[in-house]
Amino acid sequence: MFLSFLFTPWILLALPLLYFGLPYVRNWQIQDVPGPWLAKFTNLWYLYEARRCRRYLTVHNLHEKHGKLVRIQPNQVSIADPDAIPIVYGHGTGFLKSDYYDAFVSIQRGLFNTRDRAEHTRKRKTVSHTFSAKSVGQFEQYIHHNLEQLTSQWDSKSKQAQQNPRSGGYYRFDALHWFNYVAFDIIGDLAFGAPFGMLEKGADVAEVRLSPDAPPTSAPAIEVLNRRGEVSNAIGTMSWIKPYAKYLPDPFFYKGIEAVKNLAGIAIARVNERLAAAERGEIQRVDLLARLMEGKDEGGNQLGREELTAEALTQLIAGSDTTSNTSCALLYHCLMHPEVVKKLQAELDRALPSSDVPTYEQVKSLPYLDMVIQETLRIHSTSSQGLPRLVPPGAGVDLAGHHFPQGVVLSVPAYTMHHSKEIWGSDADEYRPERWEKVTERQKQAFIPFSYGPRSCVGRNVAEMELALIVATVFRRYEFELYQDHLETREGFLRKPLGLQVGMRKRQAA
Ligand code: HEM
Repeated sequence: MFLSFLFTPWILLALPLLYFGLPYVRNWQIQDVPGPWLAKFTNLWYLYEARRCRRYLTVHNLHEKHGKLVRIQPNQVSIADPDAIPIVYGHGTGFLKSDYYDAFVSIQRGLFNTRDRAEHTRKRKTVSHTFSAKSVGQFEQYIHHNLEQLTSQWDSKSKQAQQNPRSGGYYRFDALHWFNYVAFDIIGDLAFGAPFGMLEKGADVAEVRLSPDAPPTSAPAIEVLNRRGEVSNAIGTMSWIKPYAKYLPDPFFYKGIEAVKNLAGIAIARVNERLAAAERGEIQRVDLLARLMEGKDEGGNQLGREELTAEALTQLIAGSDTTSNTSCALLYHCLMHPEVVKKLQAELDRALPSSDVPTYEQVKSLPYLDMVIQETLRIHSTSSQGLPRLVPPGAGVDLAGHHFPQGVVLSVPAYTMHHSKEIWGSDADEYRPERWEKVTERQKQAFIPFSYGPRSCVGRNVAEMELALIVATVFRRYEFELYQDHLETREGFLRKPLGLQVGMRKRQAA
């Protein structure tokens, strides 16, 4: 009977009904949560939004329309409420990362994409002391060295422009490229033992090996990372499609999958070189890779080669364009507000006797510099989307006046938290570093640029040091003209600026 049904035309009607109906019925306890009609039945709506690379904005607009709760997948609800943050992301609440993160696995699971609690605790213990405020001081020398390389390049470009009567004294360029070069070279230096050489070449290029013994080729690392972030972010909405995504007739997918391979190849090439040099006894560095190589879990076990490569790759991915995108957005917002640049430069001129790359000690407690960075992290929100977490087995959870049973995925959208007028006031969409002179408890609670709890950014201390040093160096030594009045962005896992056309010259005072 059943078999004969399978071979009738009715099956054509029954299959879509089952495919779209089952997720709806299975998640009946959230069917009253408002949201796009399609999102109740299928992940295809969310996949489409991720493919358009502006999902955070769609979700933000939906919150403006519907309020705190929006259903964005048959089993996922976005909650725009700061009270949900400690529950969804906090210690001891039992929420784990959802299957969205399976799309980001390459080589093997790393600190960022492992979903198992015990596995995460083991990995995090191995690296967390390396990132403590005390230990990251050891990394400053590598940041410093790369910033010196940046200033040497910018000085010579500024000189060229001054000798060219048609340039108006400013060197015209896309500042995003250079923020990318500096951030990649710094993380290359920290995570793999040597910079990629992008600052030196003024170009996006890195060595790739698809396996430890394969011949070396080269690839544009920044472009590869961007593609990889976008494709993984899209596949994460329906992670079961991962093995088939390369067959989809959209270059976004097959080029993205190629990028995932190339990115892993960059890590393989660099870790390879470093291990070989270590075997020859040539390494005397105190960088992240050295710390990863020494790191031991509770059982005293060190990371094997493959896990070491996966963790170095994790650091490269997590610690490169996060910083460069934020630096680029910071330059844009400051240049849109000349009064901010004036105040920042006055503070830097008072604190720094010369325009050489400063030490972290000299800049880490400058109040206005800090406010400018905080305000950029808020307004730009490089991690803009809600990071998805699973309601743990048990009785479920009550949030924002609704009950959510086990197995439902919840996320708190960072961009929406950072732009809420209810929390930040009517000027929430304006760039105003002075708001950080006095922040309320609710604002502090809603500010989550590095996320919150056990899965929050392990590299936050490195990021804060890097940002302070980059911003202090750039504004103390150079002045800029802005040639655009809007910062276009595109979202992969991160919200990335697409370019920043500026004119740059060395300051007279420098
Ligand atoms: C402005 C710079 C940065 C921002 C805004 C940022 C933001 C974040 C956020 C929001 C997460 C949570 C991701 C999730 O749960 O899906 C995260 C995790 C992480 N970040 Fe950062 N990050 C920055 C810089 C860095 C740097 C410089 C490093 C390393 C050198 C780093 C390493 C990591 C790692 C390894 C994780 C995964 C941690 C875990 O799951 O235990 N990040 N970061």
